[in-house]
Amino acid sequence: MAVDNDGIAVVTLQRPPVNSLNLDLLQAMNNTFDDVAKNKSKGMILTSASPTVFSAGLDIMEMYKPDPKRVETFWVTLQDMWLKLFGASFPTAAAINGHAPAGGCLIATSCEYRVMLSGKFTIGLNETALGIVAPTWFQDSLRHTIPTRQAEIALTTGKMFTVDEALKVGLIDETAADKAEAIEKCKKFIKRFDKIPSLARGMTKQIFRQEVLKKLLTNRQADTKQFLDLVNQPKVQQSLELYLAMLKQKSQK
Ligand SMILES: CCCC/C=C/CC(=O)SCCNC(=O)CCNC(=O)[C@H](O)C(C)(C)COP(=O)(O)OP(=O)(O)OC[C@H]1O[C@@H](n2cnc3c(N)ncnc32)[C@H](O)[C@@H]1OP(=O)(O)O
Repeated sequence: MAVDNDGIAVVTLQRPPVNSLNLDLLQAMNNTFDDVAKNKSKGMILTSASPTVFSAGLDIMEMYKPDPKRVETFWVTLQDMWLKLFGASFPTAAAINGHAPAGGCLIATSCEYRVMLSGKFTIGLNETALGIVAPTWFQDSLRHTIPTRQAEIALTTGKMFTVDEALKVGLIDETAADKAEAIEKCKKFIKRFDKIPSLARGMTKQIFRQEVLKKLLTNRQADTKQFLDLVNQPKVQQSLELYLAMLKQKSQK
């Protein structure tokens, strides 16, 4: 993690090749978000060390033929990550410098502002297309960002938006030519709050987001049970196996 001299933390996801979110990366993200809060940074920008992938979403290997204890810890740690990021009182922005499917889109939509590089990248919640179901809070993060009707169609069809489509529907706020420009634009967004008292800003954001946050906070055990039931279904395991094989085949071409 790098903190700029203007007090804005730039947090770079760095888990090659595609920043898939495994237990270790999620734990590191949670520690970093706590540090950003403790250091009283003016805000945080999330970006990726990869030139083509922001994050490939959840690491499918954590869910395929999972160890029962580890997969439960994995899910609870993912819930923690989302609660910390979506509920952060400090300003958050995503400089999306590559593809952002599924959990990658979740991270981006948990932030308050999104700048994505122009190019052949895509962003969206594609879960249904993989035969899995986007959990309530994944869906809520999208509904919080784009109009409800567009969100429903995107979720039920597993739509991956091109950069132009994402801009048009409001899934991203701006485009940028390169990563440096994306970070600059995110900083400009965060600096908008320079003259706004941070306590008032933070509390307003938390009130604005509390309904969605409360839904998971009061439902964590049921959400975990629902995930564990789903992930252990033979049909879901079969979908994950086929998807992994397809990804492997594609990467070997
Ligand atoms: C049961 C309920 C669960 C509910 C919630 C689920 C949310 C999720 O996040 S599920 C994960 C969904 N993610 C995706 O659909 C993205 C899959 N990946 C891709 O589409 C592409 O990898 C990419 C567009 C992100 C990048 O393409 P690129 O050509 O640069 O890289 P690849 O050659 O495809 O991949 C390199 C390498 O990485 C492996 N890999 C890719 N994504 C994942 C992943 N999500 N988990 C684990 N591993 C992944 C891929 O198989 C390649 O591996 P090898 O080099 O070993 O062949």
